Amino acid sequence: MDIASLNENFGIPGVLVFEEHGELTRTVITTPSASASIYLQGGHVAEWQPAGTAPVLFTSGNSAYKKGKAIRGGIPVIFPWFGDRHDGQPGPAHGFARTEEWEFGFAALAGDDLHMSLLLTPNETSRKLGFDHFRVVFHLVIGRELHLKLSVVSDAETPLVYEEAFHTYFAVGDVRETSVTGLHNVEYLDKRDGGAQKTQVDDPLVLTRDTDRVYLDTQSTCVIDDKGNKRKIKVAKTNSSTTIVWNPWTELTAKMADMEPGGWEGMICIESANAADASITLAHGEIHHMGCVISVDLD
Ligand SMILES: O=P(O)(O)OC[C@H]1O[C@H](O)[C@H](O)[C@@H](O)[C@@H]1O
Repeated sequence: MDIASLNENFGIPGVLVFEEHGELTRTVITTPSASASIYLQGGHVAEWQPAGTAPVLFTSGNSAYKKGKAIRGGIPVIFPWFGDRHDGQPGPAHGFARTEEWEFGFAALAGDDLHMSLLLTPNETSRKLGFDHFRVVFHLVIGRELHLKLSVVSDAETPLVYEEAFHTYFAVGDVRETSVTGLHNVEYLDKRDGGAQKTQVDDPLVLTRDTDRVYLDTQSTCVIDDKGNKRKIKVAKTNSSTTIVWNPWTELTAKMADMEPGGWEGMICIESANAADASITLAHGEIHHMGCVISVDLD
């Protein structure tokens, strides 16, 4: 659907407008409680800013807004595998959902909150990768809180096995002065140490170097103490057993064309997921929902 038709069908004057940005189509949302921008490619929330606080999501100033290229920052939706594909088949890192075009479902203003949905169904890319019988619905409520729900339905005759994540990049004043609670005593796979399994001892967690950890069997809420912005960001999740913590720090950042040199200082990824030992298996007709609610308390 072109921009004019999207605006005609789903636009809400003064609240929700579709526009082009780079090669991509996005919807820009302004309500009394928040502003946001969401791209149809990837169903990607790039910005969310509740009224009265700084932007909550980090988006790299060097991000490419190109077809087939994931935006660096915001909330990439990861499906149907996390990281490298591990069933021996070829496929892009973190699956195809973050780089495919999603269909706009609906949008409606309820009070000060904007409710909307996006839909991903099989296409040529997914079929080539062996995924032909699924539907993914992404429900969002954009307001003072950000509510995310990813619902996956299987239409496959054989079990649909997948991983999923809200790969959320949080904006922080300085990652070195940021701490995270909610992961104490949780076992994790340390991807910076060949995937060695370890236990989180420090509480709260403060990053001191490049970090890439897959925390296992945890449903806990994480709270990011963003001291630089004098606020606490709460990440509460449902039906999610995995939490990933990631920051590329200096060296890795230097290898990433879509990250500014100092970008790593102002971000931390706390990702709500079902990955590693917690992949989801759906029989024909089954549905699974993963949810996440992000909220901000000013100090
Ligand atoms: O560069 P990307 O494909 O977006 O991935 C960025 C990062 O995502 C996750 O946090 C993974 O655990 C990391 O291993 C990966 O480097």
